[in-house]
Amino acid sequence: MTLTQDVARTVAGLRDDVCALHAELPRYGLVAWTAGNVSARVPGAELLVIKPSGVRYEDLTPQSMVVCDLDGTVVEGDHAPSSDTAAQAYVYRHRADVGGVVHTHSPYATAWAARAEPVPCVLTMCADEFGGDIPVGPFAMIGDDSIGRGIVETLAGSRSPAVLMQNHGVFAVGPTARDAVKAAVMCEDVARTTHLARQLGAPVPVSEADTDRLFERYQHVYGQQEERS
Ligand SMILES: O=C(CO)[C@@H](O)[C@@H](O)COP(=O)(O)O
Repeated sequence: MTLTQDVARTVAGLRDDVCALHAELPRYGLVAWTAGNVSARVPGAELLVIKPSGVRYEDLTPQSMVVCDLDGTVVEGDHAPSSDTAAQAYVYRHRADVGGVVHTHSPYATAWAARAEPVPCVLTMCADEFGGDIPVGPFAMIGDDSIGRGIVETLAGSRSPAVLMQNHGVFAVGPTARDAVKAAVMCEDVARTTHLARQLGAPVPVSEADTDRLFERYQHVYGQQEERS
């Protein structure tokens, strides 16, 4: 496939953005070695930009990012794409609202995934970002679209932008790749604090009504309004 000039320009910008966002994963302690990845949808094209498989974070460059179509076939790039390409392509095909997907093995959230237990909504920050519990998705094999199916099915009934895939780790989505990275960072923070609370005793759930109010406020009022335009 030959990219049109407009798409090629958009892809060049996304290569820079997706490469830069990868640096946030080790910075926030969400990954070890080459685990984890970030992808972004190419607006207006049936394409995505994703991390090359197995490349260390310090070696990632915009040029090493891989462009694939939404079937996971490489369209532009010198490296093999991430192991999660088929999974994330499935998400893009079935969730038109998703512009970015992130995968991490962040320790506290992944510990909850190992137990296949949702992170309960006992913190205002959980209500803010996830609108309730952080759900658990099914065990799914790596390399095909199984994980993608689990993500879409699990999130279908939830306001959460993150899902704990059983025995595996965190997958987070968002309107942009930056939003997805933010959800992954907050997922780990909430999982850690909730775990600590559990060590002290039984945490008190945030009521459903308060969860709704907190979620609406955070999604539509919090921060600088121009960010929301
Ligand atoms: O957990 C998995 C696949 O889901 C890891 O292999 C993944 O974190 C990293 O794989 P890639 O380097 O993106 O191919």
